Amino acid sequence: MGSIRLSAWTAASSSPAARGFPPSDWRGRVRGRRRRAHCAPPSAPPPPSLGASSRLRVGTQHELLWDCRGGGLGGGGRRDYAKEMEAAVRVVQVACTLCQRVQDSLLLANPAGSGSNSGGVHSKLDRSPVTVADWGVQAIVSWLLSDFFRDESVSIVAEEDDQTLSSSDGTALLESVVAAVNGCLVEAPKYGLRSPEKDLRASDVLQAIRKCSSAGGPKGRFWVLDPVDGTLGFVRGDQYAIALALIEDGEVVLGVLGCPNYPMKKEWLNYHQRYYRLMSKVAPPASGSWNKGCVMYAHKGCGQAWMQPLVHDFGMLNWHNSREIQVSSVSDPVSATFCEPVEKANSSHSFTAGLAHSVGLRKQPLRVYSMVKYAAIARGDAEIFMKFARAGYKEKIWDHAAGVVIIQEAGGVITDAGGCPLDFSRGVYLEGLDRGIIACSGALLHHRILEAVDASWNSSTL
Ligand SMILES: Nc1ncnc2c1ncn2[C@@H]1O[C@H](COP(=O)(O)OS(=O)(=O)O)[C@@H](OP(=O)(O)O)[C@H]1O
Ligand SMILES: [Mg+2]
Repeated sequence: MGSIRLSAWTAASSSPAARGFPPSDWRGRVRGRRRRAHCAPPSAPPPPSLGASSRLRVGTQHELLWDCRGGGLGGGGRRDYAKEMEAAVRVVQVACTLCQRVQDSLLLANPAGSGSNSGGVHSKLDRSPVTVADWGVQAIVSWLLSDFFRDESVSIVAEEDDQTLSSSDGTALLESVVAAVNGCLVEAPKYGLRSPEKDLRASDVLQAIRKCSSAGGPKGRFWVLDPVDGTLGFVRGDQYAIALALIEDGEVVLGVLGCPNYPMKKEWLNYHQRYYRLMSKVAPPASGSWNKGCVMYAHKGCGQAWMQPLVHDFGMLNWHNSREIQVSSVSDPVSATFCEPVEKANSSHSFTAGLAHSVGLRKQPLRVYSMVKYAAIARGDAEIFMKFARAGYKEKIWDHAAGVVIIQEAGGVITDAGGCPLDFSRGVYLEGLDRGIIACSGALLHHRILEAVDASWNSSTL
């Protein structure tokens, strides 16, 4: 991880405008936050031998992705979710393209990436930013999944509602969303998906957005979508992710993370990334030479996780471009890197600094927007992720579902600070979460962090 320079990830957040939004206010914190007394032991990551017995299947008649032996469709045991995985990866690829286009236009309108309203960034009631990309991604994911499964009962939990767009003030915004959606859907065949026969109307787009109103829960199957996770990073021209997961009977069974600014190789992530992105508008890069993003995916129980480049960078979706990813083998805290949210309003930097010190971590924290932090753990670019939100904040399932299964299948461990698995079965929130979230590349580091949390919790100001 040493070659990823901290400032490349956090450059945007150090600007005065970035520092001021949202307010980094820790008032309202309650001492003695509830600790969960006990829970079932966290499920261990699948053993490597399981991974060795599964393989990627490409170019078959149905272009199915997965063939985990002993668990094929209808074969008893675990399902392999081949069809769902295929749909999810393709759909997230389309969503990445939409986001790239919107981010480029935001940066063109406002090269400083300050996230000001003039560049097409709007404010939600909680003052968090929202853009055309949030609604656009939600609409295309909803439309494409429903079309792929030819099934009106596709059920989706997602972050955005249609209120702003449906209001009389939202007419211009809605037009922009409709244009962005149609601009991408017309290219769907490039991603192996069907385009609508004619452009979607505003009412179709609103309907697709509205369809994402499932409330989740313990039974049945639903998709979970964060259309643009890390919206602050998105509007600042930095990291963000499109996160899509499938939950069945309260368990995350499949996750896909689109990371449009997180290159296939960490060496490509450098100080100049933002400069190159801006320059690419002057002189568009030749196909295949840009490689600035990736899509990661895994399904539960396969023991493998995968990464492929963005179709937008390569021209066509080709499963042969996928490669397996694994967590880091580093277990010595001295050599380990931990990552955490950029904004201290979202996670206490002082508490994690104390933990890092007591565990013996020596490197500077890697502060990265969005679930790209989960991507970094899954492919071995960092060893530890910690998030300790202020008391009273309830984590939402769409901010974690896709990343959790990808980390686990890549060999990592993720629990709350009490060592319990995150519970995706209780609606849109991660109810019962004990203090914070800790993901590690291995059980040893994870155990040491949990011990450090217990040792320092009572004397903390959290
Ligand atoms: N107060 C508070 N505490 C904790 N978490 C919060 C809080 N407010 C929001 N959120 C959620 O955090 C999501 C962004 O997480 P990040 O890790 O990207 O944070 S950061 O921007 O890097 O600081 C962010 O996701 P997006 O809205 O999709 O960006 C929120 O769901
Ligand atoms: Mg989010």
